[in-house]
Amino acid sequence: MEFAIGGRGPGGWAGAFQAASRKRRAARVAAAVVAGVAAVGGATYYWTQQTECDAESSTQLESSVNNDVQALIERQRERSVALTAASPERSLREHRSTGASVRSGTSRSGTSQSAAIAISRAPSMAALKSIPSDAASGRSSVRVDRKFFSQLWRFIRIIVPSIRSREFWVVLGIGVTLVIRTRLDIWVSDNAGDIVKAIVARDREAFMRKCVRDISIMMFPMSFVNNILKLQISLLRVMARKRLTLYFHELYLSQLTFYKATNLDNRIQNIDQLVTQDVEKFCTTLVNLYSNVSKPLLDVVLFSSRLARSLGAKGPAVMIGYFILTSAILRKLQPPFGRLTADEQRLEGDFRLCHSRLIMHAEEIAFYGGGQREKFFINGTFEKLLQHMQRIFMARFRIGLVDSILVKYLATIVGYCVVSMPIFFTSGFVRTLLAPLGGQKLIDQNKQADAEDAALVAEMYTRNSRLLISLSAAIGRLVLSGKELTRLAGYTARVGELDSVLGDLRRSQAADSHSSLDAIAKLGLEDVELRAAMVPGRLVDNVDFVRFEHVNIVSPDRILLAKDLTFEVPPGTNVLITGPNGCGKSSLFRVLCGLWPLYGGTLYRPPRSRMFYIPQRPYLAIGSLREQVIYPMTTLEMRSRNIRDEDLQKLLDEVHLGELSRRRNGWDNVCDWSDVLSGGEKQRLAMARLFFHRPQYAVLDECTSAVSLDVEGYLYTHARELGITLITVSHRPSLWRFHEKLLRFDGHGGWTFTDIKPEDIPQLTGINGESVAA
Ligand SMILES: Nc1ncnc2c1ncn2[C@@H]1O[C@H](COP(=O)(O)OP(=O)(O)OP(=O)(O)O)[C@@H](O)[C@H]1O
Repeated sequence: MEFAIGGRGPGGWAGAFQAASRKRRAARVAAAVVAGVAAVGGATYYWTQQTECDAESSTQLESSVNNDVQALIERQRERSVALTAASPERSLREHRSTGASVRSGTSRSGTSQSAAIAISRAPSMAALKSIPSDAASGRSSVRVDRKFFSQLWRFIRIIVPSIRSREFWVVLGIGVTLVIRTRLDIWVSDNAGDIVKAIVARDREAFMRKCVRDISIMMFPMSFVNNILKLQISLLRVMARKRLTLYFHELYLSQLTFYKATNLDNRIQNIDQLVTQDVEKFCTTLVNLYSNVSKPLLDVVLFSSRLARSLGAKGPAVMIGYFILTSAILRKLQPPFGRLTADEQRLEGDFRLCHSRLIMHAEEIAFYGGGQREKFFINGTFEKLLQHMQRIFMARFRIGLVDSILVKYLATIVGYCVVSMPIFFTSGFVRTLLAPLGGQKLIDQNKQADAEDAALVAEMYTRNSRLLISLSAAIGRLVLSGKELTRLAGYTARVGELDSVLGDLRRSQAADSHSSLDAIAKLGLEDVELRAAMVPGRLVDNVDFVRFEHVNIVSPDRILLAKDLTFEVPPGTNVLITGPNGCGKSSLFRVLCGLWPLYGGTLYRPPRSRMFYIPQRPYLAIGSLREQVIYPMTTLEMRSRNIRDEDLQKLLDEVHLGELSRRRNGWDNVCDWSDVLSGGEKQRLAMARLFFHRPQYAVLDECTSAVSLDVEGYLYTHARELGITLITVSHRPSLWRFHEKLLRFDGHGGWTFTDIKPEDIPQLTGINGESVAA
């Protein structure tokens, strides 16, 4: 006699019910309903998985546009100060238009011939700016290959540093919870079978026991396990992000890497985007993948062994074989999602950068009336991003069609066939065919069951079909997680790029002289002068004076800005530096402070802690008014040195800013100081900062250009009273009288270093033509 449980066609049902009694028919209907529900449940499960996956990716897209604007503004401001001081555009324009240009030089006292040479090759650690790299072009390959796994392993070791770390225990905890959850799932399948059996057998007592009592008891641990799993996954995500972000902060913010990464290296454009967004996405995808892969893996093992017990080992083997075939097909058809994801993140970064530039330069743009022009730029980058996203959606749509057919629907058909065929086809050829698949066992069980109890068949079928559907779901999820893996490859490539650039820069700091040699080795034979100029210099930073001895200043674009620079600034002797725009005045300070590599001879200077730099647009940090004056010292440090707010008030009074603390609600008031202070006020605040720190040497780069002449005079006199030796860059004739020496660049690589005699001091004339210099 044949069974037709689970068959959906009316013919199958008719055949099955012909010889059956009313009682048995009802029992079969119940069994079929349960099996149908299980099938629908399985299909719904697949559908939910797919939808969740899509919903998650769209949420990720949205959240990536959600910027930490404040942090960005601060970073952009900092960058803007550096770039304004450096005015790199001019150099880059020159450099690119000429390729290899030679600017004619002049002699210094007839001794040193100087030529400013620009070249356009030779990558080096010290001068990476002109390297066209894969990273810079954003076209490096992103695949699930050995490189990906080795990068991934490196980051996993950062996230989970040892088996004693908290992260390790959370990972382990998730594993244990997953095992418990799978055991509970199996219990649910068994229990469902028992309930069906009780219904079919009209056994009210068994039904009450299995359905009401057991589920009432088990719902507590089941609910606990589900939610603790979610909690553990969220915790692991946060922990991973914390570890990785702090690791990058350590690389990026130590020494001068943050300067070099944004000013001397063009391999990555949006470091802020990488550190804030991409790291977060990498961690989220990695943790999700861990739970999305380990659970189905466990499911496959446990469900297969459970199914093998009732269906024979070959039953689950057919299912697994089907999915291996499916995943091979999907792998062939899969678009390059890793590359697409990495590109998407890069375009997000460009879009974000346009907006942050608008915020940073809002006032200038408003004065120029450049709103429309900016809209054009911003819309352009946004349009590019949208087009790329649409490409991704279309690719997902196409592969989704194949996914659904292979992983959902065909898999369901195969699953039903595996469970049902021994029931429908119990003789002849099919029996022979199915025997090795474990079907014989089921056939025998069915026959026995038919003779004895239909309830047993219903129970067995319900349990097995649920288990098989769960097994299919698990393998299906494994197949689909291939897509997630390629997305992870995209994020890994982005984060890996950040890691390698920051690592390079850090190593280059540790071995600048090495990199200089490296750079020289790669210069062409015709670059004779540059070869000679780029010999690594020597730094002596424990003396009481500043002395340049045969130092060459070479820009990151390999332009020789000043050759054989030799002069001394003894304590108490102020030096004024002048020369045309772009001749290398600020670059001299960059070399002095160690931002640019030292070439040529020897540089003697006091330690960095005894030197102070004030740029034209002083940097104002996030924080209170007190923190502006004492920057980069902290309030805690200030208190520990017994410095009081009254002392700071005196400093503000000295720079004619005494009203500020009262006008701005005291010393603890936090606001965006860059916005609320005028240009002159900012410069005076920076002078108060200088007086607070009282360094031995101060480098002033056009830092009083916005203050009135009388205040400027007072500031310089007061600095001298405090014993601060000044090295000043300025075009203002009014400042000559506060300096003893003059370093003059001629704009062609030449320079002179002379005394400033009283007769050299330019006479200033007031509005009515009277002299105001003295
Ligand atoms: N980060 C950089 N990368 C490449 N070139 C740079 C960089 N910073 C500065 N330069 C180039 O080095 C040259 C000297 O710049 P520097 O800022 O020293 O000029 P400056 O004499 O201070 O000019 P100004 O009087 O206009 O402030 C310029 O041609 C500039 O374009």
